[in-house]
Amino acid sequence: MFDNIAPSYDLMNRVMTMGQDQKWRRFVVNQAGDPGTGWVLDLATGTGDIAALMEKQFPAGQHLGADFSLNMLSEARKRFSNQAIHWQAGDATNLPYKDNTFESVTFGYLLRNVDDSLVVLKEIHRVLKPGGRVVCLDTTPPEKNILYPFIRLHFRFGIPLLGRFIASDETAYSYLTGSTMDFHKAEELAEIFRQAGFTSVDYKKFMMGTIGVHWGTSA
Ligand SMILES: C[S@@+](CC[C@H](N)C(=O)[O-])C[C@H]1O[C@@H](n2cnc3c(N)ncnc32)[C@H](O)[C@@H]1O
Repeated sequence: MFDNIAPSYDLMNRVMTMGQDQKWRRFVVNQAGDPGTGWVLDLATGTGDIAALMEKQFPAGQHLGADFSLNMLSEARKRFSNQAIHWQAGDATNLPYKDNTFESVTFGYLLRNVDDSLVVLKEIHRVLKPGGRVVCLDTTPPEKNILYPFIRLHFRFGIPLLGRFIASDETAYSYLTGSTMDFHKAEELAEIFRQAGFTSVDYKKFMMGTIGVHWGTSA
């Protein structure tokens, strides 16, 4: 699915979020913090936006962007060929890195797409150095408040329609909204971070409570 939508992924992101998505990615980078000259990993990097912002903000670090979609990685390579980032194929459920390698691991919109968030978070905990930072950006099921019916309507019809016209793939964007509704609530996800061994876990919501950024520290 990600291989298919790779060419239109960035345009779709900007339109769907009304230009807000880069602001959330910058928040992720600030939460990850300065790695000094150490290694940092942006997992499920897709077309590379988080990795690129991270490299711009902390150019002394060693930057790695990993994803299992080769088409996404090739978009990332094209877009940020002038930046010092290593792009690598890798599966988040079985990372090809040694224990205690990274100062920080970031990931955007990954956990909603895996069978078991805990398996991935444990794997990330393994490759982080003690005291390293984990920062996760993802969609979050909206709360049942006054905005809920409008958000549901946008999820049910608005986003899939945009997907049909911009990405020529309505199914991928119906999947996005469906998987958001089925995903862990923000507090539940924070608890899974704690189960994986992270401490100082917290989160912040954006975009009428439909986007969440979670962070924590590797114990
Ligand atoms: C919605 S995109 C997000 C891309 C990027 N992080 C961003 O902020 O826009 C999700 C990415 O996760 C990748 N992905 C999903 N499951 C994965 C896994 N098990 N291992 C590695 N990458 C994965 C997909 O290939 C896709 O590029």
